[in-house]
Amino acid sequence: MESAFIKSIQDKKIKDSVSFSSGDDINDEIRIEFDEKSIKRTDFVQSNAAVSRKHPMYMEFYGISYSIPISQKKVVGKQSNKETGKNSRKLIIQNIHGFAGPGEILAVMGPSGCGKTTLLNALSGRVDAKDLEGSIKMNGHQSTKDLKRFIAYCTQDDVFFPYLTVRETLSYTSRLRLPREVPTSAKLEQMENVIQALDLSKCSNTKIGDARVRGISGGERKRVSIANELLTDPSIILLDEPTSGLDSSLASELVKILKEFAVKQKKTIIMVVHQPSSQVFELFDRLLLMADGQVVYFGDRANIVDYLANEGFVCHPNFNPADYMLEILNDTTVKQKLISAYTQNIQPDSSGKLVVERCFKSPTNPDYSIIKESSKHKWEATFLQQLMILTERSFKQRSKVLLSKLNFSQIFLMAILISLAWFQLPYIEANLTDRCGLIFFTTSFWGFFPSTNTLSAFPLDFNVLRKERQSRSYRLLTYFLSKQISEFPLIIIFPVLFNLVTYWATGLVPDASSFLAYVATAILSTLTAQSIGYLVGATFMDIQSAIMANTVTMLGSMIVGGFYTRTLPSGLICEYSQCSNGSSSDGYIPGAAVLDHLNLNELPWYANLLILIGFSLIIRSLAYFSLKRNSKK
Ligand SMILES: Nc1ncnc2c1ncn2[C@@H]1O[C@H](COP(=O)(O)OP(=O)(O)OP(=O)(O)O)[C@@H](O)[C@H]1O
Repeated sequence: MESAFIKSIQDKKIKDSVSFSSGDDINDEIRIEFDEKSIKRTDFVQSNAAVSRKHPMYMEFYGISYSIPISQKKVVGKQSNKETGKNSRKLIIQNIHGFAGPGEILAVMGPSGCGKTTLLNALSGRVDAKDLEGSIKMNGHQSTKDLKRFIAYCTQDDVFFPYLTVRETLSYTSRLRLPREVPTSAKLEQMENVIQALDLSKCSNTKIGDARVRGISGGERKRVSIANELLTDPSIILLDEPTSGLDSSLASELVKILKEFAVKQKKTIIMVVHQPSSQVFELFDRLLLMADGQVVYFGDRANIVDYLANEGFVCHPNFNPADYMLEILNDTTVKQKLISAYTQNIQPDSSGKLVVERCFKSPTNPDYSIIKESSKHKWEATFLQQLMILTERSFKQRSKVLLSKLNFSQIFLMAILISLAWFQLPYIEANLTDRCGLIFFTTSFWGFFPSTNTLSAFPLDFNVLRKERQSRSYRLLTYFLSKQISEFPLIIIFPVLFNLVTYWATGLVPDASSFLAYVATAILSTLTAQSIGYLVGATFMDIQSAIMANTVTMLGSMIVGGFYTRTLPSGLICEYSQCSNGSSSDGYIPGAAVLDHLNLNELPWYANLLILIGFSLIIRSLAYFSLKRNSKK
C-alpha cells in the first residue's frame, strides 16, 4: 500500500511530467523574475553551437549507500593493543535518493558532516565503486564512464594555478576539454561567452592568486570555478557549496545565474548549500534534506514547510525555512524522529526507488531517453595538443616561481662568494686541494639548488592535477612530460649564468672547449639533481617531508661524491681531463697525473657524462611511476 506521502508526490509530479514532456517549453513553465541586468546577461548565455552537447538530462538516484573500510583495533588484556587485522566498515551515507531534471535546481542540505559532499562525490563517480551501493541513472541509463562526460563537478575547494590570469586559466581548460573537432576560435568564443555570463570581464586579466599571491576576490574565485566547469557545456552540473564565503547578495546573484543557466539551457543542477537566504532558497525546485547520512526529506522545496508542520515542527511565517530546518536538525532527538518518520513515509521501499520513479514518469520527449552524441575519443585533445597546451601552461606558471628574484639573488650571491674565495687559483701543486674544494663545492651547490627548486613541482600542482584528471582533461604522461619540457630551459639558465662568472673568475683551464665541457657537465649535474627533486616530490607529495628526504639524499651523495672518498664527481674528472695536456716541467700539474693519482682514469670523461644522462632518465622514470601511484590514491 502506498503511503499518503508518495501519493502527494505523485499528484505533484503529474504536473511536472506535463511540463517536462513539453520539452522545449521548460522556459515557459519555470518563471523567475530576472532583473534587467540578468536579462541582458542571458543574451550571452546562448550555447555555442559548435561546442554544445545539447543534451537535456535528468538524473535519478536511489538506494545510495557508501561505506569505507576501517581497521578494527582490539584491546586484549593489558599487554596487547594491536591491530587484529579484522576489517569492519563505516557507513557514511545510507539509502539516499533524489531526482533532478533539466531546468531545475535540486538543493542538498543538512548539518555539517551529514554526508552531502560524499553524495556528490558518489554521483560524479569520484568514489571507489566497490564501496558504493545503489543506482545512479541519467536519462534512464545506468551511469557509465562515457555518460559521466556530461557531468561537471565544481568541488568545494577552488584550486587553480595562482600565477595564471582568469582568461588564461579558462582558455587552457577550453582548449583541453572541448572536443578536438571544434576549431580553436570556437573554443575561445565559448570562453568569452562564459566570462560574460558569469560577469568575469572586469577581472579576466587579473591573476587568480592564492594565500601568498594577491589575486581575484573570493566571490570571483567561486565564479571562475563555476565558469571553468560550464565551459564544456555539461548537461548536469554538480556544485559543492558554491556560495560558501560569499555575502548574501553575492550568493543570491550567483544562484540566480545558475538558475538562468538551468532554465535557458535546460541544465540539471544539483548543489550542496549551507545556509541559503530565503531569497536563494526560493530559487530551488527540489530539496534533499539529510542528517546523519540519511534522508530527512526529499521532494518539492515548496512543500518542506508543510511537511515539517505535519511532523509537528511549525516554522514561523517570518522565519527563513532553511535556517529553521538546520536549527531543528541540531537536536539529536528531533533528527532521529524526522529520519524515522521519513523512512516510515516512503515504505514499502526504503531505497527510495518508488519516490524517485514518480518524479519523472515515462518521459515523452525522446531527447531524454536517447543519448545521441558522446565523444568518440577518450581524451578531447590529442596527445600532441595536450603536450603543447600543458607545456605552455606549465612554463607560464613555473617561470614565475623558478625565475623569481629570490633565485636570481641566490645565484648572484653564491657566484660572488665563490669568485672571491677562489679568485684566480694558480696552477701549482700547493693549490690542488683548493681546486678540488672549489669543484666539489660547486658540484654540491648544483645538487642542492635544482633539487630543492624542483621538489615542490608535483606537490604544488597535485590538487589541480587531481581535479583535472578526474574530469578526464589529459593523460598523466602528457602532464609529466610537459613538466620536464617546460622546466628544462628554466632550470638550466642558472648553471650557465653562474659558471659564466665563476669559471673565469676562479681561473679554471682558460680555453673555450674546457669551459664548454665544464658547463655541459654542470648542466647535466643540474638535470640529475632536478630528477632527484622530481622523484622525492612525487613520492612524498608533501613539501615538508620532501625537503627532509632531499637533504638526506643530497648529503648522502656528497659523502659518496668524491671529495671524501676519492670517487670524484664528474665535474672534477672533466676539469682534470681537459688540462691533461699540461706538463710538470712548465710548473703545471698534468691533469692525467691527478686523475691517475685519484684512480679516475678507468673511464673516458664522456662516459661519465653518459652515466649522468642515464641516471637522469632512470630517476625521472621512477618519478613518473611514483606520481602515477599517488594520483591513483
Ligand atoms: N574517507 C573518509 N574516511 C573517514 N571518514 C570519512 C571519509 N569520508 C567522509 N567521512 C566522514 O563522513 C562524514 C560525511 O562527510 P562529508 O564531507 O560528506 O560531510 P558534509 O555533509 O559534506 O560536511 P560539510 O557540510 O561540513 O562539508 C563526515 O563525518 C566525515 O568525517
